[in-house]
Amino acid sequence: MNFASLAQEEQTRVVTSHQPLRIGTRASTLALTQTGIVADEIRRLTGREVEIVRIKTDGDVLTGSLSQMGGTGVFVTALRDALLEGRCDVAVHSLKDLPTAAFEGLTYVTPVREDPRDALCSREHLRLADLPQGASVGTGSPRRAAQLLLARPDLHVVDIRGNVDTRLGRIDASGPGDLDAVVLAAAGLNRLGRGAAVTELIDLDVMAPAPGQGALAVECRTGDLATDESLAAAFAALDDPGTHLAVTAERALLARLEAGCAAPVGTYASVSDGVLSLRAIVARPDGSEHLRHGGTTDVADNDTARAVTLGQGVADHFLALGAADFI
Ligand SMILES: NCc1[nH]cc(CCC(=O)O)c1CC(=O)O
Repeated sequence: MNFASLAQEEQTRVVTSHQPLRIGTRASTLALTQTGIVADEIRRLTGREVEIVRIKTDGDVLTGSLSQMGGTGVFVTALRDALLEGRCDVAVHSLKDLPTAAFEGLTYVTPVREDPRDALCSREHLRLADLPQGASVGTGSPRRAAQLLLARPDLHVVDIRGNVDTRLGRIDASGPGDLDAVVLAAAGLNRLGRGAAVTELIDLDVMAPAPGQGALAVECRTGDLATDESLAAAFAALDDPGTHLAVTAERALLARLEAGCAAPVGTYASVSDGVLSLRAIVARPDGSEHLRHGGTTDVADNDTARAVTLGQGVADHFLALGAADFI
């Protein structure tokens, strides 16, 4: 469908009615939990009724290894289609699953970020440094695999995927329990109330997270922000400027490297006292080579141009050193 005609249709709909806001989400437990948190906020901020619309994505249907699935946006495309086709008014994504390319006709805000770190969940409640020699650690992420092997070259990294419970089952008597440990995003575990499974929140310098990890993107049709006042006000209130600047820098780095969410690129940015700082690592998935770099810049709220410049600058440093080879 052509967006211009869609925007027009939406305009009439919004002006003539105050139907419930329909919030689209994947149907996984994590996605439903995240969406529930955002839906409560939007209900509170707008005083409007909110309806949750479940949408199946390729990431939920296909069963291959995530890193083999190729193509960015397996979790996101169907949700964006639903927004553009008017089947929902708002979509909630894990920001790290969102492709970096700008998407015409849609815009998103970023609520305050959860813990960005990766979490080690070990069967024997051990930390990374204390796992036995040659221990098996499950992850489907080349980024996590590379950094695990950098910290512990002796580990046996096993490619796994599935939802949080499936992955935790790999270290638990309630599941196959065949691995010594798995690595998951702390944010997902915390949101699901599974923080007790974490045996170590891995230091950001040991395991740099995926760009956007721990942050949510709450997305809507750009045109609706001009026509729907209560939606616009809710979006403005939901956005956390520090989170927005940080993830903008991280995503600019990823975009410049032309890497996707499955690439062995870790980065973390944050704002403190008006200074945005970012550090990053690019590694071969087997941990045999890696590069680290970072930078800082002064920023004001909403100064996304500077955030982009910072991320791109760090990426250019990597590219000058031949990082394209790793990705
Ligand atoms: N790629 C799947 C995915 N997308 C977002 C999260 C966790 C929540 C987050 O990072 O915000 C996860 C699971 C994981 O990596 O353990």
